[in-house]
Amino acid sequence: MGNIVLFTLYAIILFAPAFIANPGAVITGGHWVIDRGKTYKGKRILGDGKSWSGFIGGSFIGILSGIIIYYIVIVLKIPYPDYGKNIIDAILVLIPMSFGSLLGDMSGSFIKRRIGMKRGARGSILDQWPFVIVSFLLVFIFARGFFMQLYGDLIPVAVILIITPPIHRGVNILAYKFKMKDVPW
Ligand SMILES: CC(C)=CCC/C(C)=C/CC/C(C)=C/CC/C(C)=C/COC[C@@H](COP(=O)(O)O)OC/C=C(\C)CC/C=C(\C)CC/C=C(\C)CCC=C(C)C
Ligand SMILES: Nc1ccn([C@@H]2O[C@H](COP(=O)(O)OP(=O)(O)OP(=O)(O)O)[C@@H](O)[C@H]2O)c(=O)n1
Ligand SMILES: [Mg+2]
Repeated sequence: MGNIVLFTLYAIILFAPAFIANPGAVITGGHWVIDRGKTYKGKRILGDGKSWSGFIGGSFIGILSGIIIYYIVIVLKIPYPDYGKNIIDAILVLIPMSFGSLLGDMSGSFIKRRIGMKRGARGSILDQWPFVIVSFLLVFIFARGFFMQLYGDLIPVAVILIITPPIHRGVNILAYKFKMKDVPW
């Protein structure tokens, strides 16, 4: 029993790069707006909040954090499957996980614009879930073996979906207090 709980916790921690990629985009973002101001049916496609520097920079920060986790697992001799048996395999998992996170963030913005919400408007679940869902989806598609080993029973996926909104809110409130974001969501 204890083992199942530990294993689930471990599977959740290995998903941290998807969480770190998002604030990574806040830090690196703001340059080269992706939709270049273009609109679709009178509304911005993505809006000024989605830039190439944030997309690429955030993804790289996510991948880097995953590489650090990869070596921590080796050093601590944790007896569960790591991202891969070598660093190349690990990076092939971390790429879909991190890029998926920001692709999901972008999908959320795309939906927000379609329903008429302005850049930075409070999207609640549209700010909180798409990055998790698309990240898992890309890992499922491009790193199926890793996905099945750790998330195959979907329990960690469900737990992550449940704990994401309060974590997301907590981190954003902190980022707002430290003046790293203009709004606390
Ligand atoms: C959970 C609480 C209350 C605190 C965590 C402590 C902590 C590490 C706080 C850091 C706070 C801080 C001041 C960060 C600065 C970085 C920054 C600029 C953050 C701005 O937030 C950006 C926000 C963008 O969201 P938006 O696109 O919708 O506007 O990013 C969203 C936030 C997240 C996705 C949560 C990120 C969480 C962390 C990095 C905390 C560490 C998380 C883990 C180790 C993951 C645990 C594993 C899983 C899978 C749950
Ligand atoms: N691909 C990305 C993602 C984020 N950011 C930066 O991170 C900030 C916060 O991200 P987010 O909350 O996702 O964007 P919002 O400005 O709130 O816009 P939206 O309403 O589209 O979510 C953005 O304003 C932007 O400066 C970026 O430059 N590029
Ligand atoms: Mg936002």
